[in-house]
Amino acid sequence: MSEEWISGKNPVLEAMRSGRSINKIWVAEGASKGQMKQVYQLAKENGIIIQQAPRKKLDELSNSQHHQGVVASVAAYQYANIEDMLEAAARKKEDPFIILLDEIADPHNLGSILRTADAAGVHGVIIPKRRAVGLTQTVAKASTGAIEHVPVARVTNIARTMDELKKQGLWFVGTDASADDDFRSWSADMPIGLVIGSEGKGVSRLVKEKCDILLNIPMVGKVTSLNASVAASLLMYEVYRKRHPLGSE
Ligand SMILES: C[S@@+](CC[C@H](N)C(=O)[O-])C[C@H]1O[C@@H](n2cnc3c(N)ncnc32)[C@H](O)[C@@H]1O
Repeated sequence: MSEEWISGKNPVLEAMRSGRSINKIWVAEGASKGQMKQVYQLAKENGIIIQQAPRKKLDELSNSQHHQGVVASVAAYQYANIEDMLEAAARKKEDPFIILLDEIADPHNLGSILRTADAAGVHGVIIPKRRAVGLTQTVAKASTGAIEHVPVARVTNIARTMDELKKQGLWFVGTDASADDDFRSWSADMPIGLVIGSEGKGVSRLVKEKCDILLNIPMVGKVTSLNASVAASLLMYEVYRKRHPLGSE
């Protein structure tokens, strides 16, 4: 079995009790008695998503039939906390630069964003616990090692996290191909929370409403949006360019 998976009632319960980062738990359809009640209870207390699935799906995930009706996907890498990101920025005497990903689902996009984030000096990346890819081996591979260097925090609610970070002085910059302001007009001389939307829906309405500015990257072709990781990269390097003008260092 891959090290990303834990199966069986006791191992999964122990993983939750020990505070291990769990991406998601799959429970066999109809399994809800005995220890399975504890699985549901602890998952609820820890904000872990449980998905019911046919037993066959659990056999495939765990590569065995000895999962007792429960399989957990555990984070291949440890998650960070947001305070550490802000402290890292303060230590470097830099304005915080944090990326918020509003439900990015494709592991290659997350890996690629981490790769550029490392290169462009981003202090950390925030992702939601639900409806988003976590730190998996595929993400690690796509990040080509950047996963080891860029702190990633997982939060229950992106909009609420933005409210909290606003109190700490962050400005939120949303991105949307149809936004009014061109990214080239942005000074980027502020503590930044850069928000990138999901592959399908873009930045959600509530998150957009919480943004202080909405920027577009101009497009003159026929397609209506850029790939999320490409847009994120262009904006990360716009911040780098503005913060480190040629000849300044
Ligand atoms: C594939 S796009 C989302 C497309 C989605 N159908 C929409 O309506 O927004 C994924 C994310 O990349 C960023 N993005 C893509 N193209 C952009 C552009 N031209 N200007 C600004 N951001 C862009 C935004 O954050 C967007 O939410």
